[in-house]
Amino acid sequence: MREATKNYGSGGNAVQALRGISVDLARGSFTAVMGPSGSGKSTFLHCAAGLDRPTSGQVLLGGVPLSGMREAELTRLRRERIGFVFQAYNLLPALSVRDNITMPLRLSGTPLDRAWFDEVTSRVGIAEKLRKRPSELSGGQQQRVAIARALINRPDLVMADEPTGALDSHTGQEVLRLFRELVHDLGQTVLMVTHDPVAASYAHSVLFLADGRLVERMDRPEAKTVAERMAHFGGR
Ligand SMILES: Nc1ncnc2c1ncn2[C@@H]1O[C@H](COP(=O)(O)OP(=O)(O)OP(=O)(O)O)[C@@H](O)[C@H]1O
Repeated sequence: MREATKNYGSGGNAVQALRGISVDLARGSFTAVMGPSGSGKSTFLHCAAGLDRPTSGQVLLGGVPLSGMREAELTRLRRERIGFVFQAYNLLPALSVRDNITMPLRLSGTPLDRAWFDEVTSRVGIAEKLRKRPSELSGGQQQRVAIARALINRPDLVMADEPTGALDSHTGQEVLRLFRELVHDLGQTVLMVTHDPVAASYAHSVLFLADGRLVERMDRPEAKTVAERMAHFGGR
């Protein structure tokens, strides 16, 4: 992302949600994004994932600029090259675990790679649950299904928005360990928004946003140091 700005509204109601953000996410990196409420984290994530367009500046995914793309192209790129994980899992309740995981393949018209499906489902630890419905699973298991769904298209980037926000701390840490394994073992690139310094400490680096700006980058973060920085920037 190069010099990205994002303005909402105009005139007296104008809000500058991003004020010139430049970030490179290396392949195989695990990056957390933190900052006080309203600092621009969601806007940053949405622009980085092509869900929203910056007002100025550029977003590149795998070297390809998103700015020139039409809406249909952006939709295809999101489906094929980005995996999403949300706080509330966002699984389809009427579908089995298996059908939830393979949904992105049906949307993008990609054939099922059986070996990859088996690897993903066993890695995330839900290979025994494929016939169940989401409502028959615990929160942690549902989030694992969502992670498998995010991986099924072998995306360039996994975007996780508060992925542990709805989980107790023990289950949340299992999910974070899983993210770390995916990064280390598969070279998966992960970008995660979180309010939790413990969650952020699982990442390789933390980006701190304040008032639409990138104010600090911390490498090899520890929960305590992250919490101290958050207190400094006025966050929770
Ligand atoms: N669709 C929108 N229309 C107008 N203003 C918006 C819109 N989306 C976000 N904003 C404003 O942009 C700023 C950044 O919002 P954003 O949601 O990116 O922050 P955040 O750091 O993700 O906050 P939180 O931690 O509360 O989710 C805020 O001032 C917000 O009110």
